[in-house]
Amino acid sequence: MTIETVVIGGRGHTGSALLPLLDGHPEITIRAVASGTAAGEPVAGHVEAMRGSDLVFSDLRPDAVRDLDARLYILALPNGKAGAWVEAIDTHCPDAVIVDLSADYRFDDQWSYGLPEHFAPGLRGATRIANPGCYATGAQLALTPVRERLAATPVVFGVSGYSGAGKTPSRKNDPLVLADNLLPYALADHIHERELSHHLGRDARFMPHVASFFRGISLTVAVEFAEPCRAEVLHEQFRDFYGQASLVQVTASAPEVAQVRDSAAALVGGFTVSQSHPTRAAIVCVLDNLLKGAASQAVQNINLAFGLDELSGLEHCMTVAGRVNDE
Ligand SMILES: NC(=O)C1=CN([C@@H]2O[C@H](COP(=O)(O)OP(=O)(O)OC[C@H]3O[C@@H](n4cnc5c(N)ncnc54)[C@H](OP(=O)(O)O)[C@@H]3O)[C@@H](O)[C@H]2O)C=CC1
Ligand SMILES: CC(=O)N[C@@H](CCC(=O)OP(=O)(O)O)C(=O)O
Repeated sequence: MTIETVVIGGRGHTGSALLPLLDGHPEITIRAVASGTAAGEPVAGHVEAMRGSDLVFSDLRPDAVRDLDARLYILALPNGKAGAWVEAIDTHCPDAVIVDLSADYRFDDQWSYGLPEHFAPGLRGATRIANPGCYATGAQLALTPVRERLAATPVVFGVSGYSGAGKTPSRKNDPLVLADNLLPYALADHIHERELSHHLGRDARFMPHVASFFRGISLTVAVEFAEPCRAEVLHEQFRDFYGQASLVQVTASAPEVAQVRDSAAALVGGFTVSQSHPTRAAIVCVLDNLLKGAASQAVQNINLAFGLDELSGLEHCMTVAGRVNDE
């Protein structure tokens, strides 16, 4: 099986993380990579991990899909830009698979939501896949196993590396602004708060921040249970929940974002229960926003959509640094 693939928005941070994964995937052939501003330039000149590739960025418009004869389109465009491509693909090559990395279709029930650890059945054979947001991925990994026991709205405190803000210059990805600093932003009603609540199936609060490191996300989740709990019980419950999930590792100690840099795996752990209020607990999740939060999760979803082993093409980036002490 050769999956002829087109990447739209390949010059961006997520596109740049995705291209080497696709290039190394045993079943995928990259047919074209679209970039408006870098058209005509070699991909290898923008993506270090693609050195040796003879791919050149193309200036593609949506109606180009008529002649591309691709089986897979991956959209890595800013929010609000996927529609024209989806419309063209629906019209000219409706059988092709679309994986959209943006938020545009995450609330569309006609699309499969691409969090494989929770929604794999709907992803097998899917042709329209909405890849989750990076924060929303980690928050759901930390909350879904306990959502039935929550007695109050959970609160998620997140910190992202500045690659999360994309390449378009802003205060959120300006190293000078971020030096020795931490930027709180969108502390209510962030789209990931809505996405998390929608797919968790209950209300949740989310407060993002961006920091001066490039990649990675650390989430600390505060939960209130109906009944008192113990850290060891939580650990065991999460270990059982993710027992078959190769890319979600459960740790007793609090995982650290540096452990998952450049990894397709997420870590969930640090289960902490208040001594004075044993119905209160904290859970930590860390992941690489460009991999488990975007590109490698897209590859998991592509594998499921095409009936391949979910980890195909990801074997080389599944490890995490340091001890994962999962007794
Ligand atoms: N960064 C992250 O950690 C994550 C991002 N996402 C989502 O993935 C998508 C891509 O994010 P990211 O890679 O960070 O973004 P970047 O800003 O790094 O890249 C965006 C890409 O889209 C193209 N682009 C920019 N503006 C336009 C426009 N007006 N019309 C068409 N194309 C445009 C650019 O192409 P050109 O080369 O022509 O300039 C660029 O290649 C976004 O929807 C984002 O929300 C999802 C999960 C994690
Ligand atoms: C630091 C930073 O700006 N992060 C981005 C997360 C980007 C992302 O996950 O993409 P979606 O917008 O497609 O969900 C944000 O908060 O919007």
